Amino acid sequence: MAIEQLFGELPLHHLQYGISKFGAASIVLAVLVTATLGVLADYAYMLYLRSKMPPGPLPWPIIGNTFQLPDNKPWIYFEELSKRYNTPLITYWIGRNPTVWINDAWAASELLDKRAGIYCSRPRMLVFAELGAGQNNLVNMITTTPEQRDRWRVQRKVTHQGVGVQKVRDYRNFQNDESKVVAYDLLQTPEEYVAHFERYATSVVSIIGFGRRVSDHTDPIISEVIAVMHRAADLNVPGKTFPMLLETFPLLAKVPNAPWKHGLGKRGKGKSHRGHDFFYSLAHEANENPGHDDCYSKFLFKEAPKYNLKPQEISALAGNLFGAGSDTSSSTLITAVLAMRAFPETLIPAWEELDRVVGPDRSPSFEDDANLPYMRAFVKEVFRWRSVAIIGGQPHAPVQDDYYNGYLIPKLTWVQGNVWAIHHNEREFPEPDRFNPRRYLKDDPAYRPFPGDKGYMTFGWGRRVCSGQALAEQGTWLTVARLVWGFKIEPALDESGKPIPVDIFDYTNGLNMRPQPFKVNITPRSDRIRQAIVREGEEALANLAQYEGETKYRMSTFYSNPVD
Ligand code: HEM
Repeated sequence: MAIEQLFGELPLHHLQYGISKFGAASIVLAVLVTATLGVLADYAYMLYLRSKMPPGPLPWPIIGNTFQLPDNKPWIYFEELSKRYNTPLITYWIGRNPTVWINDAWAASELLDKRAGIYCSRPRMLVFAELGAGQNNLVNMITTTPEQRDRWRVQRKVTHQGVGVQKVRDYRNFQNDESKVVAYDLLQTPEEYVAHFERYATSVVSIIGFGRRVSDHTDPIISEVIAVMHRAADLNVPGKTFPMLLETFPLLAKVPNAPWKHGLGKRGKGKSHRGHDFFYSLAHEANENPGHDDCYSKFLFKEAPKYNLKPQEISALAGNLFGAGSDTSSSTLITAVLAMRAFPETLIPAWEELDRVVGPDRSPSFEDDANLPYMRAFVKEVFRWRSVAIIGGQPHAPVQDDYYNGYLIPKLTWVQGNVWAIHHNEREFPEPDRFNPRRYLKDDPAYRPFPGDKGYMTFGWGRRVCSGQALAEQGTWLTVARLVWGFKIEPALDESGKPIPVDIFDYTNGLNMRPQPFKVNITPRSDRIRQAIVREGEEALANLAQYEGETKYRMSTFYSNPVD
């Protein structure tokens, strides 16, 4: 920060005066000596901090460990480091910035859940937050001062009023209907299962937020929002290429119109973030539309005076439904299909249970949950096996210096929960890459203790735990249970009739990960089941007709302008 200020505030006329008085060579020498001393002092401080913090590889001056990062999936590398140093917490330097990676469930629970009051902030995130939606978005909010904390509480409260545990019960009917439409669509175009899941997830949050369903998977809101979310998801994975390299060299972010800033949301001083304009327009449009008085956009505009909500906050609160809720939920469903294809033996007990409790003439509903313990375990295992938010979303940061096992974690350090490592620990999850729902059944030999009552850390921790968790768990249970009940998931065949293999490690590289495209054969389990899916699908479409509608806004209109 000090260096940035120095460069930002160095007036040119001082330099000209210096050159005329002392000569250019002396000035260059003085600058070099000062810079070297500055770097040495800074490095000495880095090494001093390092001696107090959890172990990790030796950082270089200025660049830290940035260039030791692997090109892909750094969470696997951090898991290896944690094993190498035999410690749950490791320190890894991104430039001059130490980041603490938690690789163990018990340490994560101790710090992020039990000490939630300390680890409730986000750190300074240059690329994702400062060059993105900034402090108007709950996801990014730093909470070190009482004022910041009050504002964050307001946003959290307003979010809970939209998607909190109590509220999402009201959404069960249309969520269930949209899930029935997924099964119906799968009968017709099973090869487009990814598109059906994306439509479903986007439609559910669109009804909640804007009172408008997304009926067609070619609706640009799906492709556009999900593409932007994939791009955003790349912006929080530590990296040694731009734009993430800006976290190592924050000074470069000050260069106006620099090519390395292209594609980021922020549009220069005094201008708004492009996502802001889009989501605000959508929310405003929904507020003006007649009907659906209970949609979240109308709630936001109504409550705006009470909570003093700025337009940017309304935009972020409405936009988070799409941003946080569409890609994550659909990616989880794609993972479920991969698990079902790769581990078909896990479907047999599920079918036995579903046939006994539900039968072929209707699909499972929420009321069946208590009678389907294996199905519940199955969905938990989907959340654990390949958790979509593989590094636990955005980093947490302590609001004061803290200690763990004698190691210092300085105030506002990036603290990232490595969900990959946590869910991959043999101690809690024997044979972790095996999809095995039985590990969630208490009397099974594969069952192991795990902190908390859920058995997974897929939705984060403490005061920053995912605001949409109840909605996501409810929808995932419904849709996965319906998929398992209704369909056989079998290998797709190539032209010569041979089964096409799938790779359970072939995932994307973002903060939110999903399987790379794979082929699979999805067919109804029986004709009676097929008939039930058709009947329920048509009923669901009739129920959902009330949410049909158009928006005049396209995200591409807001994002096609060059970054300025
Ligand atoms: C399978 C689906 C989802 C997964 C796996 C997921 C996961 C996460 C994770 C790991 C975090 C960070 C938690 C932390 O920092 O400790 C998070 C934050 C958040 N999620 Fe989700 N999420 C999902 C769906 C949703 C949905 C449907 C919504 C809203 C409709 C939502 C809204 C949010 C918000 C607003 C935050 C920021 C909370 C804060 O910083 O205070 N998420 N989510």
